[in-house]
Amino acid sequence: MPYKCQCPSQRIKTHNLKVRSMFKACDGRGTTKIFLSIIYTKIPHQICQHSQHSTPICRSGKCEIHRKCSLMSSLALTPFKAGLFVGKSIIVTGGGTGLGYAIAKELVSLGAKVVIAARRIEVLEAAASEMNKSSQRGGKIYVCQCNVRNEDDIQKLVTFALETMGGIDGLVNNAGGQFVSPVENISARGFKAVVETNLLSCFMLSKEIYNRWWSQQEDRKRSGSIVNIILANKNGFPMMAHSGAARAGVENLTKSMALEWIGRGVRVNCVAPGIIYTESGFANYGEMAGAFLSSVLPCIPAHRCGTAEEVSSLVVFLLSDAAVYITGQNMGVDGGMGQGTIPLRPQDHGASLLPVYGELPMKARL
Ligand SMILES: CCCCCCCCC/C=C/C(=O)SCCNC(=O)CCNC(=O)[C@H](O)C(C)(C)COP(=O)(O)OP(=O)(O)OC[C@H]1O[C@@H](n2cnc3c(N)ncnc32)[C@H](O)[C@@H]1OP(=O)(O)O
Ligand SMILES: NC(=O)C1=CN([C@@H]2O[C@H](COP(=O)(O)OP(=O)(O)OC[C@H]3O[C@@H](n4cnc5c(N)ncnc54)[C@H](OP(=O)(O)O)[C@@H]3O)[C@@H](O)[C@H]2O)C=CC1
Repeated sequence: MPYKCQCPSQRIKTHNLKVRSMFKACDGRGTTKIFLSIIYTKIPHQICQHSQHSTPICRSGKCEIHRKCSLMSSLALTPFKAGLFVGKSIIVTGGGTGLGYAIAKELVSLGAKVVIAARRIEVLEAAASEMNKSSQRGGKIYVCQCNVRNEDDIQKLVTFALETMGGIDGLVNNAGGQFVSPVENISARGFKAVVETNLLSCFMLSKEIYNRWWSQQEDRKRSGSIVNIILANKNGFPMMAHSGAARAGVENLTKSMALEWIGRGVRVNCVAPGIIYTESGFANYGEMAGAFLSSVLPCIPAHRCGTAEEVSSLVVFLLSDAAVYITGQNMGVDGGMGQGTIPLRPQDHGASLLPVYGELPMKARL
């Protein structure tokens, strides 16, 4: 069956899809809809994973879209004007992988100096050398090994950032994580590890920068923006109760810091991602991740995971001066997840027409 790419810039016919099943359904108002279930037969070309193409397209290397995609993937995707972060210095914890990587990459492409910090120095170094290729107008990535659960490491990170960048304008508390377990099996040590990783770290690093930099402004010219990455856990978070509790703590801490520090020009906000596909993040869950994806995708109103770029653009906005009147907020990036109560409207379980901003593999969509 000929297949037409939905890409807005160009339409290409491929002949690699065949109809697996076809069924009719009545919508209750006399209209019959036909649903097709298709499978890929032979795929001589790879599937394009670029943002604008939520459907498979030719990747033979000969087609124009493929050429453009290859060029664009080495650059950061950003809706912001070039040079927006020139002269700005920002710390991104967990900046060597996943969401942190996307945020750091977008910032450096806008001219920022960025320190990325995490435990694995080799991962940070590899990421920095890759991201520095996207750097624009003096933007640069620096790396600092740091376990955010350790207060000495936090102090060293702030010293390093002040010495290398000459100041700190923004902080993204992104490093974090948890393991999957029912409440009754979590040990006190395990619970503490997750609280330290996600909540204590955020308190320690924000406070350290405030005390050593933002509160030291004699001329009141310094200002700052903190963005705390939490979870979409408006309700409980079964199987990750420790993380749900820790992130709820971060959300409340955010409001207190926002109110206490507003007079010093420091804003503090949270970003709460839903299910965002990052290879590194999902790798933490091994084989469970695949099963989790297939059960969760039909329940996400967008019928797909989010992309790291979709989170990054909000974080970058909150770090920017365009967000100076926004503080103490928690903003979701979750494809509508968590906004409903009872699912009175039946799920149609088809792919969504919502476009994708950034890169998303086919397995992370319905
Ligand atoms: C359904 C599919 C969902 C699929 C995915 C669904 C995702 C939904 C949305 C969320 C996505 C993400 O967050 S993606 C990001 C995920 N990234 C991460 O999680 C990376 C960071 N995480 C971590 O480093 C770890 O999870 C964390 C516990 C925080 C720290 O681990 P460490 O080993 O460094 O900690 P330690 O201090 O050595 O260990 C302390 C104790 O923690 C406990 N512990 C540590 N790992 C454990 C484990 N895997 N299982 C049990 N217990 C564990 C033990 O009791 C340890 O004590 P002893 O027994 O005495 O040793
Ligand atoms: N992906 C998703 O669906 C969602 C993710 N989140 C949160 O977003 C953040 C980023 O997730 P994602 O990018 O997907 O996953 P990753 O696993 O790629 O990111 C976690 C990062 O945190 C760093 N990190 C973990 N523990 C520590 C520590 N003790 N000290 C310093 N750095 C640490 C890791 O580096 P290293 O191991 O080298 O230290 C890694 O770079 C996390 O807080 C995650 O919980 C929230 C909701 C959904």
